[in-house]
Amino acid sequence: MFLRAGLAALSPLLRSLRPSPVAAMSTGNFVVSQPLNYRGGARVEPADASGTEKAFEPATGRVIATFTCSGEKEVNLAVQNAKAAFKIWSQKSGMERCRILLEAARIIREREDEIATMECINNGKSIFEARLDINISWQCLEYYAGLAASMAGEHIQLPGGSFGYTRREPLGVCVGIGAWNYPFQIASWKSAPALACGNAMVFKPSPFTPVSALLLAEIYTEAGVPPGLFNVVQGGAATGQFLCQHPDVAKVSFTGSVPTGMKIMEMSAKGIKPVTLELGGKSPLIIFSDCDMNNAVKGALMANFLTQGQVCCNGTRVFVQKEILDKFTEEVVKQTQRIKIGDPLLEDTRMGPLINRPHLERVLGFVKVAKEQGAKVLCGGDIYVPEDPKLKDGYYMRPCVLTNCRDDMTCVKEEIFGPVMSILSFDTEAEVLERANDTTFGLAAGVFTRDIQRAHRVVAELQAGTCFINNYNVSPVELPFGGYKKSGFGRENGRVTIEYYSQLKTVCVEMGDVESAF
Ligand SMILES: NC(=O)c1ccc[n+]([C@@H]2O[C@H](COP(=O)([O-])OP(=O)(O)OC[C@H]3O[C@@H](n4cnc5c(N)ncnc54)[C@H](O)[C@@H]3O)[C@@H](O)[C@H]2O)c1
Ligand SMILES: NCCCC=O
Repeated sequence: MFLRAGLAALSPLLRSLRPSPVAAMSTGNFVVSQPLNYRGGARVEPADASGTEKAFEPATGRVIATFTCSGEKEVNLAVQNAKAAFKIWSQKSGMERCRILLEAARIIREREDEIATMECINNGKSIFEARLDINISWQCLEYYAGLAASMAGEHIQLPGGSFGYTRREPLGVCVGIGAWNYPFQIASWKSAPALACGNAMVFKPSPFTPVSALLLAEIYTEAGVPPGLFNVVQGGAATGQFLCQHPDVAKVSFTGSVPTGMKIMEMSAKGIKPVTLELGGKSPLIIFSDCDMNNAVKGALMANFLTQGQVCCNGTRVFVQKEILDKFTEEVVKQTQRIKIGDPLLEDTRMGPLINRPHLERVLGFVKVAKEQGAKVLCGGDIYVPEDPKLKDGYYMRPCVLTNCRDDMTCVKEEIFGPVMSILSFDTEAEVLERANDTTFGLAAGVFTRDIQRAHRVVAELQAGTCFINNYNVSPVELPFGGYKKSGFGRENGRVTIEYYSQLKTVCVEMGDVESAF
């Protein structure tokens, strides 16, 4: 990838002759050797520092990058670059923005394998899943490219031939702050609607996964956005604070934990900045006895074990109706034990390492407490050491299924953010609804049943922003995604997200004389 810095300038013919960057990347050999900040259309070293961070390859435990966190000066430079680009970009028509976003989507699609490989190395998710993430990312750009040209206001007729109209206008410089579990996808989900609406963006990835947002920045430049329209600053909390407190920032879109989300909201409130908060969850998945058992089991695995269980909307509280509890549990355990753990770059791997050592220990700690509180481990929940010696220092664990769970246990109440499924049993619909909603989170929920009336009745009662019927964890970009309660507010994806990256101006036009009150 880092052969790539100057490639944007090469002709398409020369680009087609370059050696495949994917072939050169494999587990255990990748290091970052180029700057990880992006400003004014190029990679740069930050102008000042607020400490340094190391990024790891979770599969091997190797350091792949040591980088400088951006200080206040660098954040300011990035915002000023974005402001300058905003002046140009916001004057473009929707069709002009559409064409450039479509070109960016096309390049992502063309480089899907390379980006997925990078994501896999830095995040640890399997290459199989990383490809799906990148696929959803370019679809997101395509979707908002399609909306860019049709963004419009209204014309409202008033008495006496007077009229009013509304203009949908961009906000200005938007900040995106991302989590580490879907690094490229989060950057795409934030930047695509922001840019489609005519905004500029400064994006800060998680310091655990600093790498792939740079590819997105280079792709936007190659597609033709003005230099400075999409910038990347690296760093942790301090850099994030400089961004949120910057007076020229018009909006903050945040993906991360509830405690950080509260801080983001407090900082943004001081500048009366609108925020989008995509926060954590502890979502219920309800399996009724009349479900299609095969699909329900597959759904439970999809709800718990993608990206090593590090997914915000995971359905980790699996409520199973008593009549089918034993059969369902037996099948879930059987299929969980078959999940292939190992080198995430291998085609048949379905579970790679967790993001880092402290997080692995935290997740294992949840399993330990669950056992102390009376839960029974049916499988997994322990460290896994792959046979390949180069993976011996990676952060692997076996996916875990817990039973004998009660609603008051820590594993059932708190977000674990790892491959740990808690199975709970229930008797009636009314009972399970009350228990499913008994949480401060409200990100997602799911129900498996063949009874169509019950399915819709139940989702209408579930207090969650995204509900799945007879499936789980699919993310079509056409559908809005976001939380209820402490899981946040605002939405990503879908047409509605335009509302969160634009503002409405009302223009009142008098066609007659002023009727003065004085
Ligand atoms: N709802 C969603 O769409 C969604 C998606 C992915 C992850 N998540 C949630 O994210 C969490 C895991 O991600 P994480 O560990 O990266 O979360 P986190 O809250 O620790 O960090 C998220 C981002 O915020 C930055 N940050 C930390 N402190 C900050 C501060 N004081 N000011 C500004 N920025 C600050 C971090 O550097 C990082 O970029 C989980 O709770 C998960 O559920 C939610
Ligand atoms: N598929 C995207 C889910 C984001 C939550 O972590």
